[in-house]
Amino acid sequence: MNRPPHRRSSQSGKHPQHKRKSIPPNSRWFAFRALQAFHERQVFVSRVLNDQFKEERIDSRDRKMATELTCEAVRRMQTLDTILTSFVSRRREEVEDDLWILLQLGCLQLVFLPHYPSHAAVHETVELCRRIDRPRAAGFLNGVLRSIERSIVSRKPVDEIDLAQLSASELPIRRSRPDEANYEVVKFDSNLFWSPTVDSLSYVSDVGSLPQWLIQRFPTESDEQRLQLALWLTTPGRMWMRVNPLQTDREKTLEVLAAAEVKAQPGQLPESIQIDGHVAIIDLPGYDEGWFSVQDISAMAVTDLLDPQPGETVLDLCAAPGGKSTHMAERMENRGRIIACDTGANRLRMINENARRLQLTCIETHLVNENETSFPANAVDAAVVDVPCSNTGVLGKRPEARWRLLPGDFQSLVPLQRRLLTQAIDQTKSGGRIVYSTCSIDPEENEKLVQSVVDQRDDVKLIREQKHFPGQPSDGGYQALLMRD
Ligand SMILES: C[S@@+](CC[C@H](N)C(=O)[O-])C[C@H]1O[C@@H](n2cnc3c(N)ncnc32)[C@H](O)[C@@H]1O
Repeated sequence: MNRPPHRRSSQSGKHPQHKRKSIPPNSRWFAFRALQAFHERQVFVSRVLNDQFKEERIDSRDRKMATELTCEAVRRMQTLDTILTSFVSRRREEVEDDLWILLQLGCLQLVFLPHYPSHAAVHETVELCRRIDRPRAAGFLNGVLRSIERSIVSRKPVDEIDLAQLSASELPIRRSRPDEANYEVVKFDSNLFWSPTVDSLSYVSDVGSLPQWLIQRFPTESDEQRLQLALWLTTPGRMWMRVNPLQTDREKTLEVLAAAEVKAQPGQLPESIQIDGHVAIIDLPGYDEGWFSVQDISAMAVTDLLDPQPGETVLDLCAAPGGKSTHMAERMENRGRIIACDTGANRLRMINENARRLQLTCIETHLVNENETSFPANAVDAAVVDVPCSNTGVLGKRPEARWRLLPGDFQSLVPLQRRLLTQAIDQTKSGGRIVYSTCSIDPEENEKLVQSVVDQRDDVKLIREQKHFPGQPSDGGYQALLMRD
């Protein structure tokens, strides 16, 4: 058998509100509820989790596990459905949506999260059947999950992955902890996927849990690279922190992290710190005092490339929630003016909150409308235009993004990006710098777009481009530095 006879459709339909049973809520229950809400409301995973954490009392350990289970289940949905299809004899349409979510959760733990004991993964998931008033489905769930558990023949840690050496019964999983090998290859006792040598695109799509059309857009040169990129995008990647030099320094922040038993090391930029694993930074001493922020190293590269100077006036055209604006204000020693514009009123408020915490006063926020042509400033010294994009460089961090993006989205994104870049150039004075930035790896949103704008104008030059390939060392993205003549 090369692959299962049919693909499962995505989750749909209404979920009844379940009455609470007397079993105390735990992280698996929270994850189940979050996944239910995610499929029902079609909103961001972080939003359903935050809503739930606000509604229910949940300790930090359960919160961490519920977050991990929910994000992983959404990100790995296609792989989970592919595996389940082989073990469930009923057609997907014949299995209630809630039971399918429980199957996904159980399968996720058994296959991808071996740090949860398999007996607990099966037992606790089956218990949830009773909690949602489906006690008669317990046997069915137990049977499916036990056969998945039995079908796992081996788990092999490897540092390099070779597509030609993999088979249709093998699932490569990217591991991102520094004390682990880069990958683990899980071998099943039968072929659950397409053969990687016969149809590598389908294999990569199933094991990397990504739509085929999206993989076909990857700027990769070989099937091997495609697989590596797809697997990298199944992990959230390493966490990075940015130190606020106006409130503290990197040494002190590293001491705070060491005291909290968080392994961390200085990054290449003087304000950057790389964290091993993940840490709830809001719980760290110094957070309320504005000592640091979470920001990926490839996002920090935007401000580094623009190199804003104290006293300058800088326009941040797509500013919310303020990652680049606050970084620029720190680099400018809080002297000068940052004009932070955005179309999202709520998101604009987040800039003010961030600036307040970081004790930065040189940022002015401005709500603009989508067809804005006049901005609160012109002839600025420098401008950042960090446009809305496909997010293809950060799919690991945004669990739902891969399922939300549609091939046609590029047709609306690219003209908007072009317009925003043009506006940023128009607002910048002669000799001024402009940085165009995305968290995409798609050439249409990146180098092709910038080149076509530069080709059409004789008042701007392309000075430098920076491409960040996902995993090297962190999030994917693109920046171009332009200079106005
Ligand atoms: C990639 S995010 C910006 C992230 C931000 N620069 C940071 O570092 O935190 C893109 C932003 O563009 C905003 N946006 C979308 N259309 C816009 C427009 N026409 N004018 C200005 N901002 C827009 C969105 O609301 C969103 O906040």
